[in-house]
Amino acid sequence: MADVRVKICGLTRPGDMEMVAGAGASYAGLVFFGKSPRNVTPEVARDLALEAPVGLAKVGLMVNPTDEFLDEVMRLVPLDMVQLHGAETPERVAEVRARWGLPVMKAVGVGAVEDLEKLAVYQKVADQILVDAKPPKGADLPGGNGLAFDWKLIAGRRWSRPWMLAGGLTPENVGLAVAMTGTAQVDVSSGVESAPGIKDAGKVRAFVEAAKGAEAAPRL
Ligand SMILES: O=C(O)c1ccccc1NCC(=O)[C@H](O)[C@H](O)COP(=O)(O)O
Repeated sequence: MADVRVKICGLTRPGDMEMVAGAGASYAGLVFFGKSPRNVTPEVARDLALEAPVGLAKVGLMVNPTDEFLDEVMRLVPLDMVQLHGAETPERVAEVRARWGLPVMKAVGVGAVEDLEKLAVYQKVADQILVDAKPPKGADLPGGNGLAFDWKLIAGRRWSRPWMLAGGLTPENVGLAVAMTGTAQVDVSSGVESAPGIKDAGKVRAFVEAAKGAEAAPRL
């Protein structure tokens, strides 16, 4: 069995932190993006973060954040990691790491083999890489769209930094995703919701169980 670590992204409600930790998740994501159904204000995020049990890493997801917004979030919310999910350059990733002193996970959208070059660049500056599906053209959200990419594109590939697989994962397909890609970490949002922004405890439990129970494929 693969000892896969799970991130549940987009928590919005009191009790969500306890719920995902109880299910066995390692990371909980808080989304700071106005157009998202999972958006939380820094004040709400603070209340949620303060409920997190020890051992659950709180990840603050931002999209092209300004320095002022980062200052505000960092002042109010006790985060363990920043996730940058916009068009941040490698230089900006390095700057955020250095200036705010938290590990940074950079999301990279994958839709075709050319996109893999970006992973090689960002792995030099980020602490972790989120290998996510590329959003459809014109989408409102740069992530959290419930769409998968072709996992064959990354089967057998390895990077020098820890990385996480995301995009369209569900309790039903996460086992196959782990087996095909050999990933040690997975991230999910839409696939464990009963409605946009509302995490479903049964789906979260089923997802973590399926991820941790997956058979890792032999390294290709
Ligand atoms: O989830 C959002 O609403 C969101 C908004 C803006 C940028 C990124 C967003 N989510 C990123 C995540 O970390 C998701 O977990 C990841 O993209 C996978 O999402 P899903 O395909 O819905 O499982």
